[in-house]
Amino acid sequence: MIFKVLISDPLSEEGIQPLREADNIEVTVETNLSPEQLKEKIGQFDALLVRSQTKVTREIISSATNLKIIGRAGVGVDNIDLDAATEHGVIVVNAPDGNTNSAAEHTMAMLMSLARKIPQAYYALKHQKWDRKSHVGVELKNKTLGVVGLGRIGAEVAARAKGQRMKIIAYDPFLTEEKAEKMGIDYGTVEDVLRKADFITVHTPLLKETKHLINADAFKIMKDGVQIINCARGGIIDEDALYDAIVNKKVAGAALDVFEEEPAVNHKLLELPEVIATPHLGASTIEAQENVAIDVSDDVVNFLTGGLARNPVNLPSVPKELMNKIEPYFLLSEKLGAFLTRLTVDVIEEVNIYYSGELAEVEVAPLTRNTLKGLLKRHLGEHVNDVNASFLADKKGITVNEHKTSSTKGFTNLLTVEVKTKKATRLVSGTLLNGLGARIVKVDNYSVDVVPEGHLVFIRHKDQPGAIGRVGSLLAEQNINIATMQVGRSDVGGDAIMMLTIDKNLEELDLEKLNDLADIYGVVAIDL
Ligand SMILES: NC(=O)c1ccc[n+]([C@@H]2O[C@H](COP(=O)([O-])OP(=O)(O)OC[C@H]3O[C@@H](n4cnc5c(N)ncnc54)[C@H](O)[C@@H]3O)[C@@H](O)[C@H]2O)c1
Ligand SMILES: O=C(O)[C@H](O)COP(=O)(O)O
Repeated sequence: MIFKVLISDPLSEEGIQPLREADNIEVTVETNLSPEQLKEKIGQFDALLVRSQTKVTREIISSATNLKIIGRAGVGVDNIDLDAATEHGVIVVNAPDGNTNSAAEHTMAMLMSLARKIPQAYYALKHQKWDRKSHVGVELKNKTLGVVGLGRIGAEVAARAKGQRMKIIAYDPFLTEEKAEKMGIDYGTVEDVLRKADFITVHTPLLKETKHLINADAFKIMKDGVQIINCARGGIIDEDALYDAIVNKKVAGAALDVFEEEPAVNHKLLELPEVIATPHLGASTIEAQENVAIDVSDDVVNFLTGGLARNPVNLPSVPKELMNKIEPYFLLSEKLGAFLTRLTVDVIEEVNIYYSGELAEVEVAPLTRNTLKGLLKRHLGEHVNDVNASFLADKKGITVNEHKTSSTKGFTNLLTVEVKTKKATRLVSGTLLNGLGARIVKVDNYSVDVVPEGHLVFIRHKDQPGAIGRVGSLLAEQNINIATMQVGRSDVGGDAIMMLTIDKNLEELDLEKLNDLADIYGVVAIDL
């Protein structure tokens, strides 16, 4: 059988040699296809290789009747509809490590160019202006670099900036004080980073939680004259807010490699002399392009010829017999993980998963991975899946333990997830009730009976007359209907919880007002 591979973005010719050399693979390179052209062609191909330019939408994937694998020669998979790929049984692989160095070096180049106004000075000189006065820069030495997102690239940038004798302060949901100390950097909340930094560089993926992470409110708390770098993804910084902050002289300069809409030509930010920019060049080096193309080509060859892919971004693969037994628990396990991650404010160090009753009789590794997927997705994004969840947990320094117990507390099956951080241990249990579906039956020490879906509001409060009524009245004032309500308490007058499901979207809920009510200790809104 001959497998047909389409390469629709420019990839390194040296890098795609594994594909060219494979006997049963036929390679077609056609870049700059319009979405319509790609949609028309894709049906003939078994594999598609892209960079960030080709948008692999649901529509394209739906037309790809033979497609088995999509290879992303790079890190970000936000140009690929992962849900659609998974739904259509198409595995997506990426090349997470191959361009780390190039992206980090590009960030440093942007940082130094920004500090010394090199692009502006170059532009003036090219236009016959010997202008030294307008291009006075600042030194990096002893300045503070704020790093938001200390993953592969963020960590490399931090290490290099230390070489420039900068002080580093970083925030990442997986960064602990100990890790920061080992790296010789300071650890802080996002607010700490924004308040203290002279230069701020972002290195997170673009997720629901990181979209416009740097917005008008964030600019307000920064130092006057702060400078901003984005070599990660357009959209992490709110471009309108950045424009205003530069015009109002709050921000002295910005270096942008990425934009919310690309290609970004005629962009208003590019009209400002304080902004320097490159057209998404972070990974554009000969070395990185060769690395990432080799990595995805190898994975595509392996996968098409019956082997395993090394860098899958989505791939559910469980033997059918086991699948039949554990499939009903898949959704429950992910939702328990997703629920618990919202209750956990500091860095997760340990996860214990207890399988009881009929669950103690089967191989539970896929459920563990699924639980971890629910736990990690909030911070690591949609590319966390059953295949890479354990690996990612391990990489983030989280110890994961599976326990099988006979204690079912009266249920035929019970799945309990416990998360430990330096400061707290949180726990949630769930079960599948015959004919009734999934239920959350315990949160910390409180017994509850909640369907794990929809818009949930978890409230910790003092067991006092009136506490529940005040919550009800406030929601009524906001025209929010309570669909279900569960309460639980440790002892009379002690700590208690309320778990509500509401009929409106959680965005419509005024969390601050709820938090401010008398006897309320904390409110968490959770979409399941
Ligand atoms: N400009 C380019 O050409 C180029 C090249 C390579 C990568 N990238 C982009 O750079 C970014 C980082 O890539 P990477 O390889 O380092 O990824 P990574 O997954 O190794 O690191 C991302 C880090 O962001 C952290 N994070 C998630 N949510 C956060 C939040 N709300 N606040 C702070 N940190 C958060 C994660 O915990 C993780 O450690 C990605 O967006 C990637 O697509 C751009
Ligand atoms: O996520 C990535 O790997 C980078 O943004 C690189 O994108 P590119 O392959 O289009 O250069």
